[in-house]
Amino acid sequence: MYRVKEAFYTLQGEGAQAGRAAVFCRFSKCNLWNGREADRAWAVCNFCDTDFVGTDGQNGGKFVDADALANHIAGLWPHDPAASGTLKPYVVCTGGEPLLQLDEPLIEAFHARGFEVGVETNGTLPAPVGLDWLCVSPKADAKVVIERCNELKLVYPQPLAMPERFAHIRADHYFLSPMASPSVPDDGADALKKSNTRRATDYCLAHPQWRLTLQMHKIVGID
Ligand SMILES: C[S@@+](CC[C@H](N)C(=O)[O-])C[C@H]1O[C@@H](n2cnc3c(N)ncnc32)[C@H](O)[C@@H]1O
Ligand SMILES: Nc1nc2[nH]cc(C(=O)O)c2c(=O)[nH]1
Ligand code: SF4
Ligand SMILES: [Mg+2]
Repeated sequence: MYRVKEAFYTLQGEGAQAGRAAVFCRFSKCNLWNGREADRAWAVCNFCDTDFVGTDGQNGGKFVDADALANHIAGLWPHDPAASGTLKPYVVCTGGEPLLQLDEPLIEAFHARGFEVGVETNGTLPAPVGLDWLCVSPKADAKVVIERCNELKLVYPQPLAMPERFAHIRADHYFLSPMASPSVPDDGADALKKSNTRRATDYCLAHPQWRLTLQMHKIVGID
């Protein structure tokens, strides 16, 4: 059984795939926070901007097996899968923590429907084989067990997770993403994000291995 909070068609807003159309599959539950506001202050990860509790969101639900969930996601891709040219339909598995649920049968079921499969993970759980794009975003002092990924996308600044700690992780791309306030809409009112964007910019200027990425979907206002 797979539990999904919500699923929707949008543009990937972050990292090296930013701007690419994708179906987002947001799995329920996380291993670094239970999702309750009352428990946020004590959580390992305490700045999360996402509601991943339950299965009651847009296109959310419980899916008995990989075929059922893959059919559901494929139905949210609003084009003929064969008519997208060389760029394949794309599903981004996120959450919550997707690696609590995403397994090889589900990756195979996505592939069978013509999808490339991307993942947004906190890096604390091993990744199944077969992924097309792996984004690791470390959190506080949580141990990262993934040593090779397509992109390392670090929310900045985190006192317990500064960039120097992750130099040993091999990645094709290294990004800093300014920490936003968990629940402030991006209409210019997010003072925390504004100051963090300046700090992340300064870090990238001083350490050019790192690139700046912004949460484009919030700027555009698409989800
Ligand atoms: C909600 S998480 C879900 C996936 C996975 N649990 C993780 O943490 O990577 C999706 C992405 O949003 C980022 N994110 C969460 N809260 C954020 C915030 N307040 N500001 C900026 N990025 C944030 C995460 O670092 C991650 O890259
Ligand atoms: N548009 C859009 N892009 C995203 N990239 C990563 C996201 C996430 O929450 O995992 C996200 C998201 O929530 N929306
Ligand atoms: S950002 Fe990721 S790791 Fe942190 S609480 Fe949210 S879903 Fe969990
Ligand atoms: Mg998000």
